[in-house]
Amino acid sequence: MNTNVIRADGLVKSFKDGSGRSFDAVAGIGLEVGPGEIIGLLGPNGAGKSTLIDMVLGLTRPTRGTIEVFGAEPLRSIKRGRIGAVLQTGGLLPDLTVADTIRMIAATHRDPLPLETVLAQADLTHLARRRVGKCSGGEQQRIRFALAVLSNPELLILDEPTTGMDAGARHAFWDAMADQAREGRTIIFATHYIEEAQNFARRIVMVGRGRIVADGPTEEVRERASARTVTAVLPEGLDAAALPGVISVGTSGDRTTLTTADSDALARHLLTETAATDLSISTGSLEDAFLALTSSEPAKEQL
Ligand SMILES: Nc1ncnc2c1ncn2[C@@H]1O[C@H](COP(=O)(O)OP(=O)(O)OP(=O)(O)O)[C@@H](O)[C@H]1O
Repeated sequence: MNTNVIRADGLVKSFKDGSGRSFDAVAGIGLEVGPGEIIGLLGPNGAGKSTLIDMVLGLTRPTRGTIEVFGAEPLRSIKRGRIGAVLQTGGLLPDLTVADTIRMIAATHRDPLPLETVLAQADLTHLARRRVGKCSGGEQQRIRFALAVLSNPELLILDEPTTGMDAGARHAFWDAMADQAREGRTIIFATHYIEEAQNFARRIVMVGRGRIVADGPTEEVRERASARTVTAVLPEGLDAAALPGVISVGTSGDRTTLTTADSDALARHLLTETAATDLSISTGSLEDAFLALTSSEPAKEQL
């Protein structure tokens, strides 16, 4: 029996760029997501996160490859109310009240949750009678979130859900999401805020240029990638980029920072074969890992 919530295989989505040339916004993604997983989808602007999410939601069809959600075509699972989504854009009618907005969309669902439950889950009870147009950006995001949970979905997909929220609102939002997770929902969220992924996701899927560059438990991704940063003072004239296994090179003052797939081998080489000094192997942050993994094309092949 297929117990995957999502199963994507060889997924490709091509678009035409400004000059009419075809390029792959999603360039061959394979992904399996099990029930109850909380996944942070990380990647720089244009990495392909939204395109991937659109395919999971059946909003766009893959150019190649297959995608199933709950063992069926995405649209079938959507129609059954098994998927809820908070997207970056999404029309809200400014003249309706918050409660009327939720009632209106509830009428399109076969078996929606009660209004009070949804208002409470999105922390909107006190705003029920306010017009949507008078709500702040963060409050409007919570309305979108309320609409996403109306059908009591097993899978929640959120594309940069906290955009436009201040720190306090973001905190409250993630508290609400933690409640959702405790109910056993599978949650996938795309974010630019690495801290959010680190705090809330149990698994990180990092996307760079349409491909998955890292995928694993949050701590593992952080450790695996951050252990690869070697910093040293290099002798003049040494071509850092040509050192064995180097993925990317950065400099700060007289120190050179090297990212590599094998920090031990690189450190050994620097100490035995070159006149490098002051060498350190850092235990960096998820942000370091993110930058190292998404900034360099060869990184994909080395993972
Ligand atoms: N309908 C489209 N037609 C042409 N190009 C597109 C289309 N949709 C997306 N793209 C391009 O595909 C690439 C991936 O875009 P996508 O929105 O999936 O990235 P993203 O990782 O979600 O970025 P962001 O973090 O900025 O939202 C970008 O270069 C984007 O310009």
